[in-house]
Amino acid sequence: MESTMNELGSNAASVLDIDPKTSVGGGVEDVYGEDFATEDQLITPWTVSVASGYSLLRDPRHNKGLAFTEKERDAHYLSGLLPPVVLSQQLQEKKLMNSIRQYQLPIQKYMAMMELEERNERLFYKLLIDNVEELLPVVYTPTVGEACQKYGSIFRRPQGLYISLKEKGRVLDVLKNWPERSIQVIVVTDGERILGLGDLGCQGMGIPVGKLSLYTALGGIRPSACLPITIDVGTNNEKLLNDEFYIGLKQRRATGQEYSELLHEFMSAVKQCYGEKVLIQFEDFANHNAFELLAKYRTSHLVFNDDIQGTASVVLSGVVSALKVLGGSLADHKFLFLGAGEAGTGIAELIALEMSKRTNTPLEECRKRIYLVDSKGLIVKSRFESLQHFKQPWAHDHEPVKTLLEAVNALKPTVLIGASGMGKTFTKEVVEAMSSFNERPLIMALSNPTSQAECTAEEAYSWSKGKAIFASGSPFDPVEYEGKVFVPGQGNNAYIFPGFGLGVVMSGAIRVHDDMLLAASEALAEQVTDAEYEKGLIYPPFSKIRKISAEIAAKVAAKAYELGLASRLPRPANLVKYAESCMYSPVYRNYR
Ligand SMILES: NC(=O)C1=CN([C@@H]2O[C@H](COP(=O)(O)OP(=O)(O)OC[C@H]3O[C@@H](n4cnc5c(N)ncnc54)[C@H](OP(=O)(O)O)[C@@H]3O)[C@@H](O)[C@H]2O)C=CC1
Ligand SMILES: CC(=O)C(=O)O
Ligand SMILES: [Mg+2]
Repeated sequence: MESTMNELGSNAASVLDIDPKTSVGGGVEDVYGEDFATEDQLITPWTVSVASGYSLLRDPRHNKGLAFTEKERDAHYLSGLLPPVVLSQQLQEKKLMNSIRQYQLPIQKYMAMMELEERNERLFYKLLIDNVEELLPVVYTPTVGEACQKYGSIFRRPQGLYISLKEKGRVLDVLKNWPERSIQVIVVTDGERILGLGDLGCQGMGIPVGKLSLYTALGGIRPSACLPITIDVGTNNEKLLNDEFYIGLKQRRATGQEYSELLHEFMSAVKQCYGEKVLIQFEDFANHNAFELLAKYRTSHLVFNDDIQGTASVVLSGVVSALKVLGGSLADHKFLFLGAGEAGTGIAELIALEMSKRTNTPLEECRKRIYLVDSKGLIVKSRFESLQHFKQPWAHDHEPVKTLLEAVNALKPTVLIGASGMGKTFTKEVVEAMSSFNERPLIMALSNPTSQAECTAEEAYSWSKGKAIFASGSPFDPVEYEGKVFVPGQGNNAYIFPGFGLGVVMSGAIRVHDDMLLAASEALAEQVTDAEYEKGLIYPPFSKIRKISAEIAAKVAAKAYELGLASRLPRPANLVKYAESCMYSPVYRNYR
């Protein structure tokens, strides 16, 4: 067989009409075309070896530190390389949590967690899964924002793949340098809109790394199947350009054709390297690129924009869940947004879509229940011509209104949603106005990190005199107001994307459809219990997230099967059980 291939030469694969990347001759995938390559073609000389001894201790995927048993120490040449004691994983976890809790600064906790991930991957995930409510703010918002701002100074080891303009023309080769071959989820950013912190260039890498650690901890995707990528096209952040420790290209951002050519090369290379079924999550792109990339690739690739679609799904879920407390149906409510970018218009569109489906009313009619304010004021018809395309559907017949407070007073919304990236914009007057004409105003201050939140939980509860139902993008502690404890919910796409991704991966979905986002949203809303509503919550606690993710994955997968988008056949009978069975567990394995 091999000699026949050699005789056929470099065109062997195409002559035989075989895709060298996906063919499974001898049961082995020739992912990088090594078997088919001729002498004049270049390949990457990957080797696979069994780690032992010192290198086993330095391999984060297999290292167990002091938890290696006596038998393993003997069998794997570890004797003498570790002190005599053997600890259980539970005890290691207890010790590490004690030490993390001693750090005063969140960034120190972040660095301790990153060090742990580099040293012992399973222990890192064990900590994160078992202590999710405590550690989520460390590896994710708000601390990840600070980490990105300081990424150059705290950088120790690369954690993902960097693709810069320097690699234009050879992006495929760069992808092939990544050591893992069975990639299922990529989170990619170009660093232009990191949380509400603006352009952090190459230092945005903290975001794909953080999001993917949640894919594993919250959604059960294997760490080896996750690939964080930062595309470095420069930065317009002067501070970074002048920072001697900046890790990225020191040039202003490439735009236009140069930008889209690199992105296109990247999108094509991903498909070539990992096939059709790798989920590409766009994260924290600026809106002028985010909408365009999603529109351009949603029909040819398995893509998902977390800021537009994931956020929409989680907020719709919170609103639907809040209806139990607010009363009325979705269409009975009036929505006002501060911020009309990716998050704002993405959420608005999904709410309108759900309203339209529930009431059998045209989408355009449903949009009329939803108003948005941007940096220039209320989006109204008279501004139509000057509006970016994603704002135009929201240009309603209304007189111009300059400020949020005026818009609140003029429109009397029942729901106020902040996605402006601008902290302190839900002022006392705004919250008081919302509470003056609503028995229970729903107020969501979604901007991240905490410094950018439109208002704090304390402000929402005290200014509304305990009337507000409140959720925020970054976590806030419970608030005691006039003897009652209010527990604020976290309206963050972290509830959705891990389970959503699991559903996509386990069903072998080939495209993302809006109905799959609606399914995820519904699955999340169903998880809130009466006891949680009692506390003022509209989202279930993150401590239940693995169960929630399995439910979301099952509903998303079911929708993919229903729509004919799932390629994993036959369809498992019990999708929740199947989702659970697919989930990565961080418990140590025994080595022979
Ligand atoms: N909780 C969650 O899960 C998520 C939260 N977010 C957060 O939402 C925020 C926005 O993200 P995104 O939508 O992607 O950003 P965009 O840049 O796409 O949109 C920001 C919007 O806010 C408007 N805006 C900015 N400042 C003001 C102001 N002072 N008054 C009124 N409007 C203002 C902008 O107006 P203009 O268009 O005129 O410039 C724009 O419409 C970020 O902080 C991000 O962290 C995002 C995704 C998920
Ligand atoms: C949560 C998130 O995706 C953001 O703030 O951008
Ligand atoms: Mg984001």
